[in-house]
Amino acid sequence: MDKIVVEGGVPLRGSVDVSGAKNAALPIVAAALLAEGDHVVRNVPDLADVRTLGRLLAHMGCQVERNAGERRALGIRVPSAVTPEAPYELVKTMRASVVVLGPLVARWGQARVSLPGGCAIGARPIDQHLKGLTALGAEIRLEHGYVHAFTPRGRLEGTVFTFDGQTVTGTENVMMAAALAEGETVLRNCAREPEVKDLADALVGMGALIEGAGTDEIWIEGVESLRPIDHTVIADRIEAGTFLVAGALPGGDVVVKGAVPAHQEALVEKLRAVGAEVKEVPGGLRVVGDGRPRPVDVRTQPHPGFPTDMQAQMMVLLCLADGTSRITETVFENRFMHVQELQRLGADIAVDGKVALVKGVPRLEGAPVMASDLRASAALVLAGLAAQGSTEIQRVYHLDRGYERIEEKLAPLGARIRRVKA
Ligand SMILES: CC(=O)N[C@H]1[C@@H](OP(=O)(O)OP(=O)(O)OC[C@H]2O[C@@H](n3ccc(=O)[nH]c3=O)[C@H](O)[C@@H]2O)O[C@H](CO)[C@@H](O)[C@@H]1O
Ligand SMILES: C=C(OP(=O)(O)O)C(=O)O
Repeated sequence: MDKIVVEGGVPLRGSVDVSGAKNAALPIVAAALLAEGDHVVRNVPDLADVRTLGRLLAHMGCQVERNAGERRALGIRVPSAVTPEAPYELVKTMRASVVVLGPLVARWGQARVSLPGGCAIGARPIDQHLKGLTALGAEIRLEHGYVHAFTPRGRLEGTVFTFDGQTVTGTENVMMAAALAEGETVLRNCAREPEVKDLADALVGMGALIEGAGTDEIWIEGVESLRPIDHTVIADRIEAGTFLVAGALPGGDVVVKGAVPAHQEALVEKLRAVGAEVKEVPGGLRVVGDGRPRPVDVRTQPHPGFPTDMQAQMMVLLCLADGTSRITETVFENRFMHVQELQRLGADIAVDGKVALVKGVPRLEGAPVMASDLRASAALVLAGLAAQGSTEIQRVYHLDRGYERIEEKLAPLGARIRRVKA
C-alpha cells in the first residue's frame, strides 16, 4: 500500500488548481443511466471513486471512456438494455454507488443494488432514499443484503414527499427518479448542497423539468424520456477548502484557483475568525495565514453551514491555536477518527460524544500515522505539513478516493511531500 511522507514546517506559497467535484461527478455520471445514448461529463476528477463508478456502469453493460475527446471528460455509452445491478463487491468500496438506484428504477423499471453498509464515519443508513422512491410508487424489498426495487405500474408517479432529515445523496436519488416519473413531484426538506444543484443543472440539460434545486424545496415535472448528458462538473469545494486551510497555516500564502466563493462562505468565515486573511482574486480565493491562529468554535451543519467534510482539516488549524476551540460534529456520529492520530503528532484534543475540545499547542511534531477515512487522511497531510520533522501517512488509498494527486498539487507550493509506492 502506498504511503505519503511529509517533511513539515515549511509554509506554503503559490497557487494551486482545484479539480472537479467528486460529490457532483458521481451522481451526474450515475444520471447517465436515465438515458440511452452517448453522454459526456466534463471536468471529472481522476479519482478512485470515479473509477469504481465507471466499473459499476461497465458491469451494467455501459461503455465508459476516460479522456473522451478532451482531458478529464468521461464518455459513457448507455446501451438499449442494461443489467440493472450494483453488486456488493463494487458498492462496498464506495458508499456513493447507491446513487445508481434512483436512475435504474426510474428508467429501467427495476434495480438490484447492494446495501452500502456503514463506514468509518458512521452507520450511514439509506432509509430516506427508500422512503422517497416508495413514495414515487417503487416497490422495494430488502433481501440478502440487496435492495430490490421495481415499478409495478411500469412508470413511477409524481408525489409530494418530505425527507425526515436532510440527505445529500438521498435528495439526488429521489430527484433523479422523479425526473422520469409521470406527473409532478414536490420534494421538501431537501439537501441544499451545491452538488445537488449541479446535478439538477445536468438533468435540466438532459431535458428534465426541475426548479428549486439548491433550496430545501425542489419541484420536478416528470418527462417521458431524457437525452444524453453534456455537462461540466463544478469545482470541488472540499478539495478547495482543504487547500484554503493549508494556506491558512502559519506563514502560508496560497491562491486556490477555481474555488467558488459562494460555496465557501462558512469556511471562509471561520478562517477569518482564526486570523487568516481571505480575499477574492480573479478566478479564486487567496488566503494568507497570519501567525498563530486564534481559537474558534465550529459546528458542522448541512449546507450552507460548516461542512462536515471540512471538520477534520479545520481541526488541524485549531490544534495550533492560541487557546481552546470547541468542535461539534452534528452530521455523522463517528467522525473524530483523526483525533487519535493528531494526538500522535502532539495535539491536545479531548472528545466527549459529539464535541472535541481542542487545546492549541505551539507546535506539532512529525510521527507515523494511519489514515482512517477520506477527510481524516487530508487532515493528516495538513498536520504533517505544519509539524516539525517527518510524518509518514499510511493507508492513503482513503485519500485517493477524493483527492487527485494531492502530493503533486502541494509540492509546487513548497511542500516537501512525496508518495512512496508500495
Ligand atoms: C457522495 C457524497 O455526496 N457524499 C457526501 C454526502 O454523503 P451522504 O449523502 O451519504 O450523506 P447524507 O447527507 O445522506 O447524510 C446526512 C445525515 O443523514 C443521515 N441519513 C442519511 C440518509 C438516510 O437515508 N438516512 C439518514 O439517517 C446520515 O446518517 C447522516 O447523519 O453528504 C455528506 C454530508 O454532507 C458528506 O459528508 C459526503 O461527503
Ligand atoms: C464522506 C465522504 O464521501 P463518501 O460519502 O463518498 O463516503 C467525503 O467526501 O468526505
